[in-house]
Amino acid sequence: MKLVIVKDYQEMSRKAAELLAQEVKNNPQTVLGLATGGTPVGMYRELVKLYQEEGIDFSQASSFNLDEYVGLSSTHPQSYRAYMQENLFRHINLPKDKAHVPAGDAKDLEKECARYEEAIHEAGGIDIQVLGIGNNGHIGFNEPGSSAESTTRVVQLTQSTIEANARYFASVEEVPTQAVSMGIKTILGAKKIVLLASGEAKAEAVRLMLEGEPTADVPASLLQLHPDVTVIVDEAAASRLDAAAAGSEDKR
Ligand SMILES: O=P(O)(O)OC[C@H]1O[C@](O)(CO)[C@@H](O)[C@@H]1O
Repeated sequence: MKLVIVKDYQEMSRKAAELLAQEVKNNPQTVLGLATGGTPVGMYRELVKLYQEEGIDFSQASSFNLDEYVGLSSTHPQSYRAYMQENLFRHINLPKDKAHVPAGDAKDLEKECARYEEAIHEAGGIDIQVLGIGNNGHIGFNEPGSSAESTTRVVQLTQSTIEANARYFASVEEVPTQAVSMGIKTILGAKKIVLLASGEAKAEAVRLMLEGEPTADVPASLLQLHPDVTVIVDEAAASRLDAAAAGSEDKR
């Protein structure tokens, strides 16, 4: 995995946006894999800036989001569809029908999961997948214990994830307890992966991801099985890494 340690959140966001923009410039039909949560908000802000200032053209691109809460409609303000609309989609010229987010309010969720996998396949697979990381090492909503063979499915959120995400809701009781999430196998199927982490709270998960054995107990560590992963972390998130002592960028 390629590790890039940057100073702070701002630099992480800019670097990640530049990577995505470059990908779209190189291949206008890029299939983007997108993530939500607090971490990529700055990256989307920078990407919108690049779109406005440099005219990055998304008109032939498409996107697939990692996950969506079960039970929230696309118009619910805390749905990941609404998040994407607010932070990215409404600002750029990505065609609406090519911006995919799983439907967490589908009547038949199993069918929705199969449809979503099929849609990724039909698009030719994901070219570049953006990921955040949970404090417990989750990626997407693949909580500890998720199999390396898992595909898009309904997952149960752990109490720690529910509590971590309660900051976006009026109360912890309002946080959905389930989500539709791409699986580990779906994520590892992307041609390239970029994982972002910022802040001291992520330092232990980042350490286990990069320096621990690959194990389903820390889903992000399974990214070690992928040939093209770039991890962009700020100094606080890198603070528990052996590599951080060396102080810069390294390849492992
Ligand atoms: O970026 P945040 O808000 O710390 O969240 C980290 C991870 O948690 C999730 O938001 C899900 O709980 C993921 O989408 C994200 O990768």
